[in-house]
Amino acid sequence: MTELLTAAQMRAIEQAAIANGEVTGLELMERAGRGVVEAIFAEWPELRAGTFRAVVLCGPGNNGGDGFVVARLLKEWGWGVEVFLYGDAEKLPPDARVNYERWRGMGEVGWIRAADFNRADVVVDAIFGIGLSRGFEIPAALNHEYHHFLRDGLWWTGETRPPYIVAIDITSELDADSGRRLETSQEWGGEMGAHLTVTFHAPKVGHYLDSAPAAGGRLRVVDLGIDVPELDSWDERQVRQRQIVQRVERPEWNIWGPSLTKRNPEPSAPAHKFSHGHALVLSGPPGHGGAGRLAARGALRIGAGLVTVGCPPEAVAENAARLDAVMLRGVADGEVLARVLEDRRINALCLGPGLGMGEREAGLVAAALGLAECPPPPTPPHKGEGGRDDLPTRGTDASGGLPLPLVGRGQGRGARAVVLDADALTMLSRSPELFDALHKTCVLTPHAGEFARLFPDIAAKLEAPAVRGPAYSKVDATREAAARAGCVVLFKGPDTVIAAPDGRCAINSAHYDRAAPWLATAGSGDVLAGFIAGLLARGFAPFDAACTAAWLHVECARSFGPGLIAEDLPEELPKVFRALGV
Ligand SMILES: NC(=O)C1=CN([C@@H]2O[C@H](COP(=O)(O)OP(=O)(O)OC[C@H]3O[C@@H](n4cnc5c(N)ncnc54)[C@H](O)[C@@H]3O)[C@@H](O)[C@H]2O)[C@@H](O)CC1
Ligand SMILES: [K+]
Repeated sequence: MTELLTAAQMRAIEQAAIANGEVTGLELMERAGRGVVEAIFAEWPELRAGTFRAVVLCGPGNNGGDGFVVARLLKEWGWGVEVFLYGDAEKLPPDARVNYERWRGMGEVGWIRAADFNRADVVVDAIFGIGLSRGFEIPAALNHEYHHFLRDGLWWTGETRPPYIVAIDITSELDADSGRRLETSQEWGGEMGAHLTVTFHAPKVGHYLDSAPAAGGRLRVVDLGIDVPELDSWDERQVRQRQIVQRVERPEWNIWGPSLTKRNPEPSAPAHKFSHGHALVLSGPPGHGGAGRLAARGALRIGAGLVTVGCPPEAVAENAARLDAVMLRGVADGEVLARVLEDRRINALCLGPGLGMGEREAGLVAAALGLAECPPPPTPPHKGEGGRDDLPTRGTDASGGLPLPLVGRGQGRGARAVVLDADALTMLSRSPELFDALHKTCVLTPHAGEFARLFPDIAAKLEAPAVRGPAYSKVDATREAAARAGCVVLFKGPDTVIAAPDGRCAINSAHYDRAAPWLATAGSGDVLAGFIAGLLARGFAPFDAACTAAWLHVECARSFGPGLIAEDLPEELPKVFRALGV
């Protein structure tokens, strides 16, 4: 995983490096400007040779300072360069002022409203970086053509091709922590953006959230050569884990944690299907079983040893006709589920996809969360049992027919791992009793609408206009939701955020080189819920299961490509696993 930084964290790293004498602010600015020029040439190698024209828009702070460095270096490279300033040269901070003066030795600085992009090959946006604290009125010069350059040159009135736009650190309108545009009262709502964003040391959290990925084009990170000291103690590392936001990446397996490879957990004993867990997916009435079957298929493909669909007895025939490797049993209501769960080998549940929201389903959620009591075994066989299932009705659990222990927030023996998605989330939002029963081995997987139903006050904060930076972000919202729910929350989207109640947080991005817009297809969320349940069954901790499943979900979509439908996602997993060397 890569650590993403907030603006404050980046500033602290920079200031520590300056304070300990490792580097000066001026040298950092020089490295930053040089890095931007190298990134431009790496992105468009044809610009390396020949004479081109750049327009550099500098702002009132150190982002503007970087812009002056870029202007000087491009001019030294032989380019024609014009520089325009937004702000007052007299008020530039010291390092930016030095670079302003250096540039003034080579060329003019115009007023930003006079900027003219005609015949420009590259426009450099160095107006604001991580220091943007409130919205700014986009100068009229940027008003008309600028944002259309980004739309394939639409409305471009210049004589040659429209210029490439390069944002230094981040597109100037955007808040670096939330990726949101900071609003102004300006009536014309132009949208700045870039073909290439060049940031420093590490990506910022905001690069992966909200408007930033679509606005920023491609993202390159320039190494400033700053050494960040390793944390010595385990405690310090734990604290840091809770403060930073990570970007989910290709999973790295270690010998201690569970692996995607089906390893024998006890080297001396033979492995069998129960070694890899048993996931139970509860599904809905006849005609609504597709979503549950998709989730089940996902859980099985990702490696759960056994997967069972638990459906209403009247849906057994339909499901039996559609399932082979996935097992099936009738689960009429919460009482039946409580008894089924006496079998402690069933270690992960998935509720929500196509479940429905009636009395039966509310009872199932209650039982899954340990709220339902297990009735004495019925004779003759209970009304809800049926289907084909090789599991004993009664588990070997010592509790026998006694009520299952009431499981509070992560307490009690055997609080099962439970994924709650779709209809189950809506039921949680309607029932404080169910919500209060969530515990630390639960995973909630809301999309934006479900999130707003579950956490209306948090969603309202996220939807309120972003006026000041740092603005309230999807990361803030998901962390707050996870702390309130007492469990892992995976807030879906192309910028999926996963947070644990202890503050750990990660973003699984389907942007930049991982963009897979075809993943927005009916049933894809059901498969994700199944992936998580399957990994939970395999013994993954809830946060790791959610991050790994989300990453694999996008990877399956990328591997399959356009034309993908939800059924393809589980079937693509073997190919993805092979590519990973699993
Ligand atoms: N932090 C680092 O490690 C480095 C930072 N560098 C550059 O420095 C940038 C940060 O510089 P600054 O902290 O000076 O911040 P910016 O240059 O982003 O913003 C300048 C200042 O403008 C003011 N401001 C904020 N919003 C405004 C608005 N709407 N209207 C008018 N003024 C507004 C603020 O006082 C802010 O500090 C980075 O984005 C990066 O480009 C690089 O030079 C090298 C290393
Ligand atoms: K910028």
